[in-house]
Parts: sequence; C-alpha cells; structure tokens
Amino acid sequence: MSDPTPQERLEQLRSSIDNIDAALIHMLAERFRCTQEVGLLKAGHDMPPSDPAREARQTARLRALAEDAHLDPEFAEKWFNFVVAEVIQHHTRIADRAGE
Ligand SMILES: C=C(O[C@@H]1C=C(C(=O)O)C=C[C@H]1O)C(=O)O
Repeated sequence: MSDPTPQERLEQLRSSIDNIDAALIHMLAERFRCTQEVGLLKAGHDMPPSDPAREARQTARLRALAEDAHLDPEFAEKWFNFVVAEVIQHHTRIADRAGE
C-alpha cells in the first residue's frame, strides 16, 4: 500500500487524538467521582479539604513518571495543580454544606 497523503495522515492522527481526548475525559470524570467521595469522607470526619503533604508526594511521583514518559515535568505539575485546585474547591464546598 502507498503512503497516506498528508491530508490522510492528518485525518488518521486526528482520529487518534479524538480517542485520546475521550479517554482523558472519562478518566477525569472517574477521578472526580473518587475525589467527591474523599470530600464527603473528610467533611464527615473533621479532616481539612487539602492535604499539602499528599500533594507534594503526588507531585514528585508525577514529575518522575512524566520524565520517564518524555513528557515535560513542568507541564505535568501544572496539570496536577490545576486539577487539585478544583478538587479543593469542591471539598471546601462540601465541608461548608455539611457545616450549615
Ligand atoms: C483527594 C484528596 O484531597 C486533596 C486533593 C488531592 C488530589 O486531587 O490529588 C490531593 C490531596 C488533597 O489536597 C486527598 O486528600 O487524597
């Protein structure tokens, strides 16, 4: 078979990107389902919404994984911080509601 034209290759690559983006959305949804449950657990047992020590361990772990995977560790850390900021907002909201 002949090589794909640039347009065909672009379409092949975009099709893979579509699959990857869909997987990321599903994985994020699953992660937020877990963190919502963590938020309820914390609110019910007087635990603070954030855990900086856990975040530091996770940041180090993700940076190492990113390096192994040839992904920019700075980007991996930025992504993690972005997600955690949202999670902590959710936890704070859950705790406020539980305390009302
Ligand atoms: C989910 C938790 O709550 C917060 C959110 C984290 C995360 O999204 O990875 C990590 C630590 C906490 O600041 C947790 O304590 O495990």
